[in-house]
Amino acid sequence: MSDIVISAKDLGLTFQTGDGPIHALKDVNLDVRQGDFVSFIGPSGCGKTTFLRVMADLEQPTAGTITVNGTSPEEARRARAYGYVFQAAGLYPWRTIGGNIRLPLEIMGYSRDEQARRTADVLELVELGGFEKKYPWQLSGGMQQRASIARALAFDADLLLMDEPFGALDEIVRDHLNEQLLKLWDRTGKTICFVTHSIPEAVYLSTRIVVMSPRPGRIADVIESPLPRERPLDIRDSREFIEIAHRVRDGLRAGHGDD
Ligand SMILES: Nc1ncnc2c1ncn2[C@@H]1O[C@H](COP(=O)(O)OP(=O)(O)OP(=O)(O)O)[C@@H](O)[C@H]1O
Repeated sequence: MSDIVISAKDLGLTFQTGDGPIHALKDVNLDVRQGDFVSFIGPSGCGKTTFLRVMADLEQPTAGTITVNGTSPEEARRARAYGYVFQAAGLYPWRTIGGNIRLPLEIMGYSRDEQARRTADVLELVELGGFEKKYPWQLSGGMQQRASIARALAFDADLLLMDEPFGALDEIVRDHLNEQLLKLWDRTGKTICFVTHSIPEAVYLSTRIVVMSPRPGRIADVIESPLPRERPLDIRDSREFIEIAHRVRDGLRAGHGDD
């Protein structure tokens, strides 16, 4: 079996707007392999979210092709092949944390026992065991974001699509969640596509970093990380880490060159 989870070939997406066409993605070629942690980084408007949404079948490409687990994004969505984590936690305030996580499982018709088992499992995974009966407003921003990750994990899909999940959090909370996410990735072997604006976050988390440039949204560079899987936070002071961060910054600068 192929270990390619996502394969984009000459992918393009042009939005037709009242102000004329917007080329959100153009000539995008990328393969994401099983178990990769791929970050997408680039300036605002370079098409990161659009690319993730195409993978999730939330937008339709206007050129080229894309497959998810060897099938169309639509088939992958129907097969619940991925979990999606949005920028804001987006929890329903009138439901408990457990109730929020159970909601999609209820809609899909899982038995009550199975709902309870899965909810307890994913809450443990994100270290929120014991918070099932709390309401979102009783949790900090970082804990709410962890709960939204738990909700995305509830189907136990092998692929996680994460759109800047920690962008709104302060540095210390973000560092902690980055560490936890890496551990979760290591333990579960999931494939993760992760959108971020932060160079240190991209370098710390990823096995590959995809640098994108705007107008039209293209891939400017793909960097394979030589960092080991196990990454204590102070790896960010290492020479290797700083060298990768420089290369990402150079890629971002080059993308701005013709502005
Ligand atoms: N539904 C839409 N209709 C029209 N234009 C859109 C639509 N969605 C996105 N765009 C445009 O497509 C381009 C890419 O947007 P996208 O949100 O993918 O960028 P991004 O890199 O994720 O930006 P940010 O980092 O600010 O979230 C932008 O110019 C945006 O305005």
